[in-house]
Parts: sequence; C-alpha cells; structure tokens
Amino acid sequence: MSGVTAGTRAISPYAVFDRASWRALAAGSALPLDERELASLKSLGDRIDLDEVATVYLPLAGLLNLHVEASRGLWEARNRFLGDASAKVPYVIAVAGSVAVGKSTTARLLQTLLAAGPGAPRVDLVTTDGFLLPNAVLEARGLLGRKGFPESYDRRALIRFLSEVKSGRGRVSAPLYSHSSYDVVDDATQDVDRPDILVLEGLNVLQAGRRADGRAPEVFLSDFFDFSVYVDAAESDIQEWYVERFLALRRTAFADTSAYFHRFADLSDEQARQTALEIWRSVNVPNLRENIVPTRSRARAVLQKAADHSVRRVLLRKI
Ligand SMILES: Nc1ncnc2c1ncn2[C@@H]1O[C@H](COP(=O)(O)OP(=O)(O)O)[C@@H](O)[C@H]1O
Ligand SMILES: CC(C)(COP(=O)(O)O)[C@@H](O)C(=O)NCCC(=O)O
Repeated sequence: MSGVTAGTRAISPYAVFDRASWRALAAGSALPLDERELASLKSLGDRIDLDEVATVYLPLAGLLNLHVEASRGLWEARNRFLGDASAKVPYVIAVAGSVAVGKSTTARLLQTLLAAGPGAPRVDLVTTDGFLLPNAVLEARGLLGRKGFPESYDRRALIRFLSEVKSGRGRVSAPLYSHSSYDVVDDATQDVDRPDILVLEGLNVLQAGRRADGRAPEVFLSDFFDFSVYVDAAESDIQEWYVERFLALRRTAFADTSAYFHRFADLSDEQARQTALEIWRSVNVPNLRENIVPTRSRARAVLQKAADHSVRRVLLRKI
C-alpha cells in the first residue's frame, strides 16, 4: 500500500479493509443474483463465485449506492438554491486496471448490483476499447504494436463522449470494438441515453493524457468521474492469467475462422504460451508499467487481488 511514514506512525491516504471487515459492511444485504447470472457476467478465465461477490462486490455496490444517493441529494439542494430545474446527470464510475486483470467482470458485476439497488437505477456500461483508433489508422501511424497505449485511442472523442453524457445530453453514441476482429466495428454504436449511472471501463481511464505539444490538457477524463475503482494484482499473477486466457481463447474464440487471432488456433500449448508471453511482454507490460500502474493512486478504491483472483484487501481513499 502506498503510504508515507512520519516518525513512527505510518500515514496513508487509504483506509484499508481486509476481507472479513469489508464483507461485514454488507452483512444482511441479499445477493441479487444467482450462479447462472454470475456465469453470464464473468469473463473467460476469471475465477469468481457467489461468496466472492458477497464478500467484495456487494459491499462496494452498497458504498456506491450511498455515494449515488448523496450526489442526488446534493443536486436537488443545489437546484433549490439556484432556482434551477435541470435534470440530474449520470453518476459516472470508472473501472481501471491492466489487460487481463478482470476489469470487465468487475464492471459488469457493479452494473448488475447497482441496478438492483435502491430505486432500481438504470445503469449503462461502456468500455473504452470502442474509442481505439481503427487498425488501419494505427498501422499507418506505426502504432499497431501499441494497442492500449494512450496514443492508440481517440482521446478527444472519448472526452467529447463523456462531456456530453455529463452535460445531460440524451442518446450519446459510443463506438464499439470487437475482440474477435481485433478492430473497431464499422457503423455499430452503443447509445447512452441519460442513465442514472454510467460505468466506464478501460485500461487508461485514469490517465491525465498528453498533448502532442507536451502541454498538459485542459480537460481530463477524470474531471467527469464521480468515483473510480482500480483493479490491482501482482504483475506476475496478471501475466499468468493473460497466458491462461490466451490458451483458453485458442480453443474458443480463436477457433472462429474469421477471428483475427485464428492464426494462433493451431499452435501447440508451448507455442501458444510463448506467443502469449511475447504479446504480454512487448505490449501489455510496458503499457502497464508506464501508463496504468502510475494512475492507481488516483483511484478512490483499489481492489487488491491475489493469485487465485480473490480480492485480499480493499483500499479506500479517505478523501
Ligand atoms: N483475443 C480475444 N478474443 C476474444 N475475447 C477476448 C480477447 N482478448 C480479450 N478478450 C475478452 O475481452 C474482455 C476484456 O479483456 P481485457 O481488456 O484484457 O480486460 P479484463 O481482463 O481486465 O476484463 C475480456 O472479457 C476478455 O475475456
Ligand atoms: C482492447 C484492449 C486494448 C483493451 O482496451 P480497453 O477496453 O481497456 O480500452 C486490450 O484488450 C488489447 O487487445 N490489447 C492489445 C494487446 C493484446 O492483444 O493483448
């Protein structure tokens, strides 16, 4: 945990919860999903059961419900003060972390748990991969091997999307990405129409961003976040999950002849392991070290996962 030592007393911006104390925060709350629904939410390779949902994700959703309700209360008070009658804009929750760390499962679980919360809010989920530049553009710019790095996204479009959602605009379109074709999908979009809550999931959501002239941008993506969650794990564990997932994808998604990775479908176990390690080491590790881990301290909550995917500790920023 990041902390500063002052004299003999360690001070830290986080309140730290072990599994037992975190789980106790949702004692008495019913789990609004069963094994079948959980199976439909979890990503390939993620190990998660209902007990883990009750221990980690239910208390997190409970805390987020409090934040969402408090934000609504503040909005109403503000409207009364200003004599303004504008509608509440979506509450935005960012989910960040490495490739293969389990962001998608976390984001989908939060979506489901929050939607079952007080007042049954409408919760939309958008992933930032839709804002990746098309492969043709990445190739022309020599960036195909940098997919997931900040420069591989249309960050302006992402900021525009979020600023429109946060301005209360209806039917804002987000582009979509296909892991199968390994490219953004032509002419397919997802509409976000004033949900109560928007979960935005992606590698780089907590990044400050860079401008070509090196100056700091005036608007950061995080200016639009109400809360953020960083899914964290040891690099060696994430590497193992990435390789295992690659081996599993070889038997599933890669078997599709139209899949970009179909060329890897017939590799032997050892060849597939080496190929996965090569992609991991050349693309995902540098991105993790240079661009993702440095954003962890910006998150309001950090979920620290152990090698078996279970969350060992939850860190919550005190401010
Ligand atoms: N080549 C691929 N083919 C099909 N699905 C993939 C491929 N790579 C990743 N995925 C799926 O895409 C989703 C996002 O993966 P990723 O960005 O690594 O984030 P995370 O593992 O943190 O959710 C996961 O559900 C994963 O199983
Ligand atoms: C599509 C991704 C960049 C993730 O994008 P995100 O939704 O986090 O913005 C990532 O899953 C990816 O494909 N990385 C490229 C290297 C690799 O194939 O593992």
